[in-house]
Amino acid sequence: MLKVERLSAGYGRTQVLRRLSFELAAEEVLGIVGLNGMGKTTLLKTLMGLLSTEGGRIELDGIAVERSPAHRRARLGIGYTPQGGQGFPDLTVRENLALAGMTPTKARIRPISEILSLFPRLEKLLDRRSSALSGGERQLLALARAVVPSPRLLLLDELTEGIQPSVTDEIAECLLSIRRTENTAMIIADQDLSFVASLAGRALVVQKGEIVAQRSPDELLGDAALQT
Ligand SMILES: Nc1ncnc2c1ncn2[C@@H]1O[C@H](COP(=O)(O)OP(=O)(O)OP(=O)(O)O)[C@@H](O)[C@H]1O
Repeated sequence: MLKVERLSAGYGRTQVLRRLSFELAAEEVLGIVGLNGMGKTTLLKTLMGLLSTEGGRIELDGIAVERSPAHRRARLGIGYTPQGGQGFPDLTVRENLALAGMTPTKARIRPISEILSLFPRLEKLLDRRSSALSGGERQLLALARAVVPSPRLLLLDELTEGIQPSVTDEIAECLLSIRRTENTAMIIADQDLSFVASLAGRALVVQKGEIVAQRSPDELLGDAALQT
């Protein structure tokens, strides 16, 4: 469903992604792993259209989208959870979810009842401001917001960063439920290799803006160089 060819991107004169290429099959879950600062976030931002492509091509189901703004990519079915994203801090969880429902999309907007069945923990927090959530609750809200417009492809950036293992398990469970209901394709960039291995069929190792290897879930768990 996604074909990335010789993708280059960066920040001003700092080039981060260097002619990076890979493909994602329909309904596939792909991990992106690598040490700090290697370009995982930059890759997801460029795929979402939040960072300009400097060279190369991004095709979504045969349509070139590398020049499309983020809102058009969202309409085509790409959803994104930014690293450390908390939505609108002064709005409640309910309001944040309602705003996510205004995303222009060709797909179905999931009603709040469906979101709460996927994310039961949010039910008691509906009237709480997002700034008053714990780190783990905030990540659940970020994921829930991304899922409201029924994306076909979810880009997930460091969902597990700074949260305790029990919440990481809960997030993995939510992602599995989303897969069960809609077979959503996912690209999961994360430093938590167990989390990635529990969800993705394979993972690409990014180093200095290039893909240098591919790992199966078992290989990921045994990769000492990536554990540091
Ligand atoms: N806004 C920015 N301006 C300039 N350089 C940036 C900016 N954001 C990131 N970088 C640089 O781009 C490189 C890749 O950063 P990126 O955030 O993509 O890495 P990452 O693999 O996601 O790291 P982490 O796991 O720490 O989140 C790093 O060298 C970083 O310092």
